Amino acid sequence: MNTDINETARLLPENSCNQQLYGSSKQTGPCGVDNLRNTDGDQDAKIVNSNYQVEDETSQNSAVTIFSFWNMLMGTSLLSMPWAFQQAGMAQGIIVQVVMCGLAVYTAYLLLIASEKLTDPVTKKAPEYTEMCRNLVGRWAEWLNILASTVILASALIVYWILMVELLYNAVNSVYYFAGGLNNIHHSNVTNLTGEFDNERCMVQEKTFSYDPSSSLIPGWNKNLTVPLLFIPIFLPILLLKKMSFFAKLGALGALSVFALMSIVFVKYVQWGWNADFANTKNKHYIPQILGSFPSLSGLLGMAYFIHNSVTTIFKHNRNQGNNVRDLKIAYMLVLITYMFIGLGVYLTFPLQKSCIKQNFLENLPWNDYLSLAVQVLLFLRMVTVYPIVAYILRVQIFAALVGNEYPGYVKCKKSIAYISISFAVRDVIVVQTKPLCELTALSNIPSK
Ligand SMILES: N[C@@H](Cc1ccc(O)cc1)C(=O)O
Repeated sequence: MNTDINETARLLPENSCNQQLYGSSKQTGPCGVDNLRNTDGDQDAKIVNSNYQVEDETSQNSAVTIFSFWNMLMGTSLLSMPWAFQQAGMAQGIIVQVVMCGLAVYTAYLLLIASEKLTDPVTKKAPEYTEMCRNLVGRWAEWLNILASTVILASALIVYWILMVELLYNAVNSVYYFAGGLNNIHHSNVTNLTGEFDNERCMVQEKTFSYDPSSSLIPGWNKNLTVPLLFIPIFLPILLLKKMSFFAKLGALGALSVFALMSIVFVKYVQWGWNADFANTKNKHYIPQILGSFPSLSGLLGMAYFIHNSVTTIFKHNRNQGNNVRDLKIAYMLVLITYMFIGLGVYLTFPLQKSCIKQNFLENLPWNDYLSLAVQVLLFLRMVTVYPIVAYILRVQIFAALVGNEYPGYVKCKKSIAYISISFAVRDVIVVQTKPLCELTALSNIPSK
């Protein structure tokens, strides 16, 4: 890796140039690039010693950085991993996972090194990714990045919103069912199933009832209207907060739910048992090693390991900047382990025909099963903790680009975030009601109705 650092350093402007990059705004220095502005305007950021220790209330320790990065990186892709493995075959799936993860860590690592080289020598303030684009490539790269970043982050936020709606809606219905609300189900919605598993619907069914969840058990509990709007009063005040440390801590807290999720999924694996046959192609549990449809996995992983437009925003708040590269590698390693555990684990233990595994794995789980309910609640909590940190990053990048200040004040922030939240909720209502639109959306794992 040392050669890489030197190579990166060689490609970046000389230190003396760096000094000039941080002068007053909009002058063009002898380095041939525009000087970096201080886009933050955040006067209380005090950075102290030469070991790049960020010692202020906006900083967070390595554990918080690693856990929030891990939680945020996984986003929504987690639920599609079993399906993606089934598309690639086992051996090829493992290889594609490792290669894609390696590429993502390496490129994210280069970004970290570049931002370290461009850090303001006086204030020790690391630049935003967009600023790096402008200074290393040019104005056009800055605007291209702002556009791409906004599209990616906004799309991710829309998917999170839809997933939260889906998860909360199903979880509340399940709780109602367990609390005895089954008596209220209209009889025509209930089908008796004879077997342990519902092969026809590809549903891992462990109770004697199946219910069509498209109509709610609870009057007024409407997936297309009430539930999407419910999140606005919850998120609006949170998204107005100024400090990154709050969002990072919330994200790190969400990572704890991943541990719980993995334990519950492990219990499911034990219940299902080993359902893999590597030799008999006629067996419904046959697991091939290589499949031609592997681009489904590599394509999905392109998004699943992508967080590069947020790397500098998160790591510049890491208290000990010397730990950045180590923390980045640990976080990516945790993501690789989680994807393998969920993706490969479900693939090998899934008790039905492997082709039954759905793009959104939640659709394979019944709503009237305790473990499935626990999985849904944990995934919901995870999404609730990821949403604010991704929204924070979108907010910082948009404001830094448009008004040259990451936090232009409470009132401006409040207005813009209110508009964005309402437009998301409206968009969500439209998307949930028009399924074909969902299927066109680039992020493939939007749950269908
Ligand atoms: N990688 C995330 C999405 C994401 C993309 C870019 C980011 O900066 C943050 C999150 C996912 O798989 O859902």
